[in-house]
Amino acid sequence: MEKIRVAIAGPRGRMGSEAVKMLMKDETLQFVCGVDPKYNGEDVGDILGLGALSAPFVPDVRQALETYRPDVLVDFTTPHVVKQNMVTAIEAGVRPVVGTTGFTPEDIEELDRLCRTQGIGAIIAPNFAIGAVLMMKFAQEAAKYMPHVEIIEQHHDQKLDAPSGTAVKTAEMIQAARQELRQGHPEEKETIEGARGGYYNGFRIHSVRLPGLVAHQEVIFGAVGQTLTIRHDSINRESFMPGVNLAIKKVMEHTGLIYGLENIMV
Ligand SMILES: NC(=O)C1=CN([C@@H]2O[C@H](COP(=O)(O)OP(=O)(O)OC[C@H]3O[C@@H](n4cnc5c(N)ncnc54)[C@H](O)[C@@H]3O)[C@@H](O)[C@H]2O)C=CC1
Ligand SMILES: O=C(O)C1=N[C@H](C(=O)O)C[C@H](O)C1
Repeated sequence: MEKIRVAIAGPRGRMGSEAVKMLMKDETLQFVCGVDPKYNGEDVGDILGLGALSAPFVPDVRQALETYRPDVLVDFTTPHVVKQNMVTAIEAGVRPVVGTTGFTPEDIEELDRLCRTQGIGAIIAPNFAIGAVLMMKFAQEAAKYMPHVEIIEQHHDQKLDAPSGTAVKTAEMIQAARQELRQGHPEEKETIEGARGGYYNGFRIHSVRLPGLVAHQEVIFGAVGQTLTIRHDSINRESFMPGVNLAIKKVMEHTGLIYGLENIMV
């Protein structure tokens, strides 16, 4: 069986470097190059201290795709560059598997259209950890019966986007299931701006950023005389790798954009 050829955008980052290690452990996947503005031509493995991998750094996505002909581009970069990386990949016939966050619903629609025009697949998963996906699904179920809800997400203090992609996806899933409701006292007033968090279709999302945290989320439901808390913790970045591995394999069989790991979990 032919190996799936994989390029990684952002291989020196917290997630990208973990993804390189995951590819090294899977004999059905071949890491062909890393896209990064630095270290042009040097071996990714050497720079990451993993030993030579015969996979060089390339400074530009288009150049990487044309030269190393990957089947899949894994992207863990930044919200500023990820959409253009995806467009470049899809137009070149390369299937993106994307963990980078910060997409709008309009972006998702546009990228789905582009995938279908090109006849290839793409996956965007705001969270690749199985437990986080279950947390979102359980929260969606709970929202049918307990529509009063707030989301508190907690991340390391180097995170660029707030709220997290996971919190946005959780909010979208809750919104799809719960009855329409604007929560809280109609006359409530913030005496410190932002105290009540971000407003999303009638409920609130709160973002905590602290050193020492990795990726954590609580979804708290309230009803008369009771609360229900659904919580997930990623305590390291290995937690995301089985999901990334699955997505690389699934994207090869699909046409169109899949948004969320829950759509490919069996
Ligand atoms: N879907 C998921 O399960 C997860 C998603 N993430 C998301 O992944 C993204 C990356 O997170 P981290 O690895 O923690 O960030 P990081 O800051 O450690 O890594 C980002 C890397 O991208 C590189 N980069 C920046 N611009 C680039 C460009 N134009 N081309 C190529 N590389 C470029 C940087 O040099 C850096 O090495 C974030 O959006 C984060 O929210 C993070 C954890 C899990
Ligand atoms: O930046 C991170 O670290 C994470 N980003 C993703 C998000 O925004 O939800 C996934 C996970 O929470 C870690």
